[in-house]
Amino acid sequence: MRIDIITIFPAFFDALDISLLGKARQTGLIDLQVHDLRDHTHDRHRTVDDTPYGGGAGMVMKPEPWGDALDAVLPQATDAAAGPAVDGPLVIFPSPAGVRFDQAMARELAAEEHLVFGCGRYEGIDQRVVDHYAARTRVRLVSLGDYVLNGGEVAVMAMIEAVGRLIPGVVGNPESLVEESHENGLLEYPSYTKPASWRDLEVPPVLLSGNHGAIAAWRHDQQLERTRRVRPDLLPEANAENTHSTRG
Ligand SMILES: NC(=O)c1ccno1
Repeated sequence: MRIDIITIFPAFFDALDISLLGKARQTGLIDLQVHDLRDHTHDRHRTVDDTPYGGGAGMVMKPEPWGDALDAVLPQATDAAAGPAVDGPLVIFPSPAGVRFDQAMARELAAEEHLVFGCGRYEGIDQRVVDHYAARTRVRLVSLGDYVLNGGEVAVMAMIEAVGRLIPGVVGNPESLVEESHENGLLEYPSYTKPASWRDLEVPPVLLSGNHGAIAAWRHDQQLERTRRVRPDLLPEANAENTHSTRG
């Protein structure tokens, strides 16, 4: 997979040189490039923002640097009349106004060949950038959750971590990806390791029993209990009820 990140804070992504993602970059599993938006400015101050039309607080990111930066990482525009390329790169702009990122989207993105992440700052990027590229390739605004960050960089780090670990070969043991929270729609069960007793707290005896059937059943029960307690909205019956209510 190829990943391009456009940002005014390239150093933010130095952490992608370490751990599993760093190894995936070294082995060529992931070709990840970070681009400084200011390299696509042409004035002495390397200006990337200006005051908003219509007034209001804050600054808006100018379209010209974004146009130059995105043109540099996207395939040359084909016939505009043909509409957005369905097999081209997917351009993602993190935004609180975007669709919610979740494990299903992480799996979807892990199947892409080329992702381009545009990190907005200030009050955001001039809307014409989104509109222009949506006519040329697939563009998606994606939100980590219902809160506001100072920019897209933290959201991109989280998405790249969630997506990168699903790419075959990145995580040593693919089995470890199976019984995780949200993989089967439930939260994961609690985990324990040696010692069997720690500060008068014991490992659940079933886990020491060697009875694999009983262990599997206990773990599933734990998933259900934890999901009911922490995230009842994830339970199938909650979704079935919602489906019914949305039909009116
Ligand atoms: N909630 C978000 O994903 C976000 C991205 C940028 N600011 O907030």
